[in-house]
Amino acid sequence: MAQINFGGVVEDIVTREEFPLEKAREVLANETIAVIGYGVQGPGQALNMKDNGLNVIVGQRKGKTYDKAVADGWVPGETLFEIEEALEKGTIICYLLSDAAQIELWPTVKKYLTAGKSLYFSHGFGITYKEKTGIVPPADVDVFLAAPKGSGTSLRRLFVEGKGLNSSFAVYQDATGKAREKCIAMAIGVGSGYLFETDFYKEVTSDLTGERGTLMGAIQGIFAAQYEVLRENGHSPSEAFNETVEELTQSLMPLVAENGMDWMYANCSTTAQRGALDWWRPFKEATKPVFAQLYNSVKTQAEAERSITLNSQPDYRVKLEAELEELRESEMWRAGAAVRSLRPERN
Ligand SMILES: NC(=O)C1=CN([C@@H]2O[C@H](COP(=O)(O)OP(=O)(O)OC[C@H]3O[C@@H](n4cnc5c(N)ncnc54)[C@H](O)[C@@H]3O)[C@@H](O)[C@H]2O)C=CC1
Ligand SMILES: CC(=O)[C@](C)(O)C(=O)O
Ligand SMILES: [Mg+2]
Ligand SMILES: [Mg+2]
Repeated sequence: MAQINFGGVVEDIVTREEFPLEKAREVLANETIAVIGYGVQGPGQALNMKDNGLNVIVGQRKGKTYDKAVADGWVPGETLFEIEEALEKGTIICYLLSDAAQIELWPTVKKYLTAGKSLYFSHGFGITYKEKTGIVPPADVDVFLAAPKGSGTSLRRLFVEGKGLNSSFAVYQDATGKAREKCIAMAIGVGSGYLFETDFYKEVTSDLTGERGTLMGAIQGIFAAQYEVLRENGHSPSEAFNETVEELTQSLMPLVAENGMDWMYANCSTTAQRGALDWWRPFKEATKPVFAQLYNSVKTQAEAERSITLNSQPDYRVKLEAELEELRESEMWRAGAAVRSLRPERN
């Protein structure tokens, strides 16, 4: 482990230097890694592990995503199977169904978790909320997680570009004495950059907060609020969208990603810097109570309850799609579609 100072707090982290891919290959040499589910994380992790020289098979029920797996190069009967067949063949079971579907399939998965096998997650959800999910692994299997901090789509894209998303890792149950080593090897194998350690509770709590907060929920909320104020004051959709979203994603966020907030500020006008330095605190004060409310809703398991209840309904996909469509069809995002189509590189 490398000791890295994160803003004054020293943490142990694992880099690819200390745990190179060759070591991951050694640790996993005798394992058959069965990726169960081929939604968003499934393809990213399975393809990265395959390209990293690991022994990977995919288990997916027949349908559209099964066809996608075939199109991605998985071979039926050789590296692509029905879920139960993959569960039987796999020694490390990567449980990458949606969190709600994991509850439904658990009795089936459990049957195949014989002594010495490993159960791998990319989220602390199923285990942390075991009273709600019923996911209680047998005592003689290793249970661990590696959670890439980003979409499976980005995990694959960055890997192909020779880059990597960071991931957290955690061991919940070490039956063989090798769980930690296997966990880190898997986290490296799926194409992670550096790794930081956590536990299942902290992973799910921070993850649910982040995605409901700045990563997804809050960002849409703050975009919508500014866009509406601009429109209510007579600005055109293209002007409102450009000043709210397009400039952020195309120009300013890449600068933040590259070198931090002060660097982005420093590359804007002194007029902009003056205003931003004055206004960030009022925005923080206004939103902090909402973040506190959100964290509490995660902590009391209200978020988990809601997610399980709604995502377990038979028509949840249809309802989700309707809500996504509502976003897509809002004036702001329709304006966005027009703005994107005008990017010079799209011509
Ligand atoms: N989406 C992402 O990029 C991220 C997901 N995660 C975690 O990774 C895990 C997998 O999530 P996603 O890839 O988003 O899953 P997903 O929602 O894309 O679904 C994965 C697969 O589950 C299958 N499935 C759904 N219901 C089923 C059922 N009843 N029986 C059999 N198969 C069924 C679907 O065919 C699909 O292939 C979750 O624990 C999630 O929290 C973690 C980090 C990011
Ligand atoms: C992409 C990711 O890490 C999320 C937002 O937590 C998720 O998809 O659950
Ligand atoms: Mg998440
Ligand atoms: Mg996440």
